[in-house]
Amino acid sequence: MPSLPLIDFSPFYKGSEADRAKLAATITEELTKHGAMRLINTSIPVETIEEGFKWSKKFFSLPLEEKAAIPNERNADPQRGWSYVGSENTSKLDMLENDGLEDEKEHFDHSSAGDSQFPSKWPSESSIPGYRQYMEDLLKKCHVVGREVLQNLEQGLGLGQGELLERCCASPIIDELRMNYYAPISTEKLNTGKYRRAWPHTDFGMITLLFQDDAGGLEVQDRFSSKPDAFIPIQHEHPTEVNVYISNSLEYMTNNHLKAGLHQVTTPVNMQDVENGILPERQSIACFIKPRREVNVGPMKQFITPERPRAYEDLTGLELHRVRVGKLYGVAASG
Ligand SMILES: O=C(O)CCC(=O)C(=O)O
Ligand SMILES: [Fe+2]
Repeated sequence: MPSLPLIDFSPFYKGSEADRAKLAATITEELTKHGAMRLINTSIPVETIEEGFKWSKKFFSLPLEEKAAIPNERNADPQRGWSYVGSENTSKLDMLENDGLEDEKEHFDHSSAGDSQFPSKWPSESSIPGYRQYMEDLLKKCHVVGREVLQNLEQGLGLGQGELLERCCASPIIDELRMNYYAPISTEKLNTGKYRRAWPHTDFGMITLLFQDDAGGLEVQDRFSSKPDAFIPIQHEHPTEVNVYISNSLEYMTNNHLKAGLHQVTTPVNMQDVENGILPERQSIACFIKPRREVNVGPMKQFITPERPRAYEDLTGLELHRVRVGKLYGVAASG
């Protein structure tokens, strides 16, 4: 079965210049080939990841009224607060035939305290003391690693220093952290073909960092298979592992040189032949690294060539984001 290699990120912090150049080349090659990669040994410690999952579980275990009090509004704005099962159906994003195909997940989205344009919605401090603080700190840690990955891409793509970073949000941080919770579900329900934990989709920002637990089921498109719908399972193998996906904004900026990684969450490999089983619950944490809202995410001039003519019109980071979220909820991007 195909797989993606684990890439050791530690040379970025303590390697020689040659080691760093090699890492940048590997990262760029992997992300160009698959739109996805798996990193280990980033600056986010294993304890931080594990604790993040504990906080997330605590949040989803809150009484329904507490979550329902901070609903994500289903409009084209950046997502904030709690989304109930079935609110977001990823089938709407990139699938041509998506009628009645639902996601079986709930999620909580937030950004930093500095984002006053689209403020985050938090559960009351008394119901889950420390949650907000923890999540805001985790977002900062992910923001740093996200920028480090982009720095590697700048080097690997032969761009000038800062050419991607200056397009990426920094102050305030408007990256988004998302807790995903997938309740136990029967294989019988999944086998109806109407439900999936997440349908094949691409994300909206520049890149996504993704942490998952041991439940399994995450897959990335196999671009090299002769079969049209082939996916590569991505198991959680290393405690510090973080997946990285190229997302829409970077796909636009690079004029499709870096194609966004199509990914889904489906029945784990070890349960695919089970007829009457129950998939255990699953958790993941995604950090969407965003471009600045006002920045042009249309193709950078370096990526427009006679062989690769301009594939997208110019538009801002926020405009692209609104188009994508609008699609998700079936609302106009301006509304
Ligand atoms: O749960 C996962 O592993 C994937 C989640 C995901 O694709 C997303 O939140 O965009
Ligand atoms: Fe995703």
